[in-house]
Amino acid sequence: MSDAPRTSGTPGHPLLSDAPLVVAIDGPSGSGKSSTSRGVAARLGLAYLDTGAMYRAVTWLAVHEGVDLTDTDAVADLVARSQLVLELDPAHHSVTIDGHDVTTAIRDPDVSAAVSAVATNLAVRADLVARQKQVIADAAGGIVAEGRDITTVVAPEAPVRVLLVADPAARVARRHAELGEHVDAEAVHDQVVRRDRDDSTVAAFHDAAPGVTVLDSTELTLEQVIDAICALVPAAYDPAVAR
Ligand SMILES: Nc1ncnc2c1ncn2[C@@H]1O[C@H](COP(=O)(O)OP(=O)(O)O)[C@@H](O)[C@H]1O
Ligand SMILES: Nc1ccn([C@H]2C[C@H](O)[C@@H](COP(=O)(O)OP(=O)(O)O)O2)c(=O)n1
Repeated sequence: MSDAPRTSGTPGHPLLSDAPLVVAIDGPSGSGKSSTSRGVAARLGLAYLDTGAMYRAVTWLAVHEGVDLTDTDAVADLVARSQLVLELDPAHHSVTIDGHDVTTAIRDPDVSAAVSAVATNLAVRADLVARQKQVIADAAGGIVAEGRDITTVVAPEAPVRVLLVADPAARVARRHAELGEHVDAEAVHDQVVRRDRDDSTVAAFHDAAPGVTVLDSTELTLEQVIDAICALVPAAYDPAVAR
């Protein structure tokens, strides 16, 4: 299917798309997906979907409920029954699961250490991918969605698809600066390098699929990365014109 935006139907503006803009961003840990996606969404007036936060929230729930993460059926059952609510405003992002506000708790090191065990559960992935597709379909004003399989599985027809990469050393250094220098270097390495290795067994986020733009953020500031992604938005979607 064509990557081109639909440009048929806006009355009085025949060259403008009548479909909401979807920006899909994938990449390894620490490449800057979350900060960049929030920045792009804020600048373009779009909603923001952090799919990693969904995998983290269901992991938090499984740990909270004492479910054995290696029991794939039990974890998938728990996830299927869970009520997951994400606030999609890039300036006020929050995550609630079964009534628990887990916005902060899902960033805890124990969740980061455990999340790959849940994210590699194929039944959990099918469940969360379906929910993510629904969120994107419901985003009437457009959305930026980020994760590991957005450009390939969740929103392969998005008009803007980016694989954000950065050198492993830069990604580990960024994560270390974010977590604090008191955090053990080995723990940071585990959160970035080991987790990427485990995650890449179920999602292809190291190589760009055809039509996906690779953007290397190693030598770029956050603002420069946001500028580069906004520059990829087809003119038919230019929010300054289309809204
Ligand atoms: N282009 C950049 N240059 C320097 N630091 C960055 C850049 N992009 C993001 N960061 C920082 O790196 C850390 C990881 O970014 P984050 O957006 O959480 O990455 P990801 O979602 O890919 O894991 C954060 O502290 C963020 O502020
Ligand atoms: N679409 C996605 C998003 C995240 N995941 C997995 C991979 C990660 O280990 C966890 C958490 O993702 P998150 O984007 O929060 O990870 P970072 O800490 O930002 O690197 O979820 C996934 O498998 N598919």
